Amino acid sequence: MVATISESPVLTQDELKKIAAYKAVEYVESGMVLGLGTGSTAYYAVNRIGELLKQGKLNNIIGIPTSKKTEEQAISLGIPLSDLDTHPVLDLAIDGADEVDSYLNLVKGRGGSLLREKMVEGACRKFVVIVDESKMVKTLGGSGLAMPVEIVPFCWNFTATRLQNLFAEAGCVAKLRRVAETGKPFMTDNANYIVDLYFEREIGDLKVASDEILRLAGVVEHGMFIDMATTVIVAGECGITVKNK
Ligand SMILES: O=C[C@H](O)[C@H](O)[C@H](O)COP(=O)(O)O
Repeated sequence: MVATISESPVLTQDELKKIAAYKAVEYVESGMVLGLGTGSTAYYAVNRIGELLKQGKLNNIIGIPTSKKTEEQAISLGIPLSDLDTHPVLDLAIDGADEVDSYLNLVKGRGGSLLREKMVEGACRKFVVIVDESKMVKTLGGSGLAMPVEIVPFCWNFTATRLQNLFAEAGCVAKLRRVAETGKPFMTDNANYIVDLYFEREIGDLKVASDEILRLAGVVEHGMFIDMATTVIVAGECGITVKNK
């Protein structure tokens, strides 16, 4: 007799993102003012919110989008929108992240939306981050992937050089983000540029690094979200993990 071993199906990264997003939407209640995140993971959360509104399972939601792209998505789903001027305090925001450390500090902005995200998510009572397990890291910036910084276009090379020099000990290389197809500088929703910082070694104390970056004239904001997330939902092959601050 031949025994057959049934293989358990492996979930794709997109499926994991969707699982995390749906779990986060369980935190949404009728009447809430919601920060709507940006990126491939937040996309599923925004879609789900639209679906629940259409089904009448959620009512009186007001969304505050963190990018033009999310704004378009929310409009297409019929989610009522507003802004921070009208609603300076939000109940909840749901968004993805590029990196999450064990203290729930984040790197965001590899999709270019960090400034509006930081403004909206910094104004929320609860900030729920949704990621698949590949985003969990030991140290922010230690993955060899980009740490984005939004800068004004004026003399961008001057600002990029100052950023690189700031982290010379960490072997930092600063690169202006460009659009792959055209080679032109990538332009944010706020008509700014992005400089991506790549580190060879650890950058040390995140708060110190944050303060030093923000002190440079020409810098608008950086992609380190320190002490902002209240909950991180991680979807992995073994299920969902919810980490609370
Ligand atoms: O600029 C983009 C945002 O910060 C995203 O939330 C972040 O890059 C994560 O995006 P994704 O869910 O597509 O990995």
